[in-house]
Amino acid sequence: MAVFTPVALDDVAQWITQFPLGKALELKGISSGIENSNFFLTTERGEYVLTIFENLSFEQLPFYLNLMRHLAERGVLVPAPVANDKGELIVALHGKPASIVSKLEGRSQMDPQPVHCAAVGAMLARMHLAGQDYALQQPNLRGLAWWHATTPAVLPFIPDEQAHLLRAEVHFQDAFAACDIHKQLPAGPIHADLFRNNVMFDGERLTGFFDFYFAGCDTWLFDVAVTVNDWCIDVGTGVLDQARVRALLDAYHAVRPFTAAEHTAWQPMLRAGALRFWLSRLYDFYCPRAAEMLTPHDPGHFERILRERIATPAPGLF
Ligand SMILES: Nc1ncnc2c1ncn2[C@@H]1O[C@H](COP(=O)(O)OP(=O)(O)O)[C@@H](O)[C@H]1O
Ligand SMILES: N[C@@H](CCOP(=O)(O)O)C(=O)O
Repeated sequence: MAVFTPVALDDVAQWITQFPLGKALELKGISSGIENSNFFLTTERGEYVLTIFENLSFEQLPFYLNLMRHLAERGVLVPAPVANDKGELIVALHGKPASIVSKLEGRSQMDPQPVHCAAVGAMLARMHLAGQDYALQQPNLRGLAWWHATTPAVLPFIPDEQAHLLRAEVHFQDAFAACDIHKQLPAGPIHADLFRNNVMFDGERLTGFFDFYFAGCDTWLFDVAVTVNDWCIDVGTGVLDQARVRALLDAYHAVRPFTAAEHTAWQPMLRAGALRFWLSRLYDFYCPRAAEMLTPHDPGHFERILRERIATPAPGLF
């Protein structure tokens, strides 16, 4: 379902000669993505993932691909993009932007235990530190400005009780973003969508973070909040699991100690992380893109998480 642009091995035989990868031996479509056309590509040099970008343009892609290269060069486990003979990471294939990155081993861990959460926390902290000297800038395109633009688009579709919560939370987040504590939060490139399905594990060994196409510059704490809201919850209720929260936060803190300002900002930031995905899921549900073929994610999941974060304080950062 998710190969929107079909590609055959013969199509890449000539195209691949611009990359230092030898001959293409096998090309297999990947069915699980929702944004792009992805293929496992075996060449004489090894195994890779070929992506044809269906929505992002040549102008938008350098921020993401160069960030992955920057992080990979600094030892963060992310797919390493392969440059062609002109040093380009993004090259046209069938008229669309395409890239080749290294293939991560393993599979997503959809039933994470504290040991997996600790590995994610430690790698996330390493990623934040390694991104500090990344030269390109792009805001988090799903941040406060997008929440403001999107809220009026979904309000006409949702019941009063949800509309009230949504308006109140955007108002609360406006005040939070404007406060002194928020201005003191360390920031830089963040993944911004580090859910269970965007991390690979081989058993208990984390092999990499991928799907960087929501990345942007924002507070590191927002990234931690998004990650905890997915990795450390009971999926049915959104309630945080103390053991997994502690494992993730302690492992992160051991690599990059949280600041006092982050400690103060933690509870509102968890709400911000929940609001961001409630809103995007509401938008995808009520305002799907033309020709959207996929079943949208359930917005109710993040409404429950938001209500739960408002009602119940989470374990502290440290
Ligand atoms: N670098 C990679 N290494 C291994 N598998 C990958 C890699 N990138 C993508 N995949 C596989 O492709 C699937 C779809 O990738 P994803 O980035 O989620 O696609 P989309 O952006 O289209 O949603 C992932 O679930 C994973 O199985
Ligand atoms: N993680 C988001 C949706 C983004 O999709 P992805 O497959 O690209 O991570 C959500 O769950 O709403």
